[in-house]
Amino acid sequence: AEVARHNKQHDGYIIIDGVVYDVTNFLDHHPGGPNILMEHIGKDATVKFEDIGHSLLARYQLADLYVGEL
Ligand code: HEM
Repeated sequence: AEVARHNKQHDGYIIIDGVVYDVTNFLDHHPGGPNILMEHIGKDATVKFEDIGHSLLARYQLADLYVGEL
């Protein structure tokens, strides 16, 4: 519920594998574009993130967005 409150473009969290990430400052830097991230903002995006087959680079980038564990 706490994560779900961060569902805005200027304040956006996403959950991947039980970890919370702040994507607010990453939206405009996402190679897949901001819109697809906005579709998952405030929610669990694990399945979609894995479906895309994100690279190791993408996984390293997650560390910079780390907020905490669920
Ligand atoms: C917040 C964590 C995320 C990070 C750090 C991230 C990072 C990246 C990076 C670095 C790429 C370039 C390709 C690669 O290196 O794999 C990429 C591509 C892409 N991402 Fe993400 N991503 C995130 C979340 C998501 C989510 C939740 C979706 C939803 C489906 C998504 C959809 C895509 C798509 C569709 C591409 C492909 C773009 C293309 O090749 O034209 N990403 N992402």
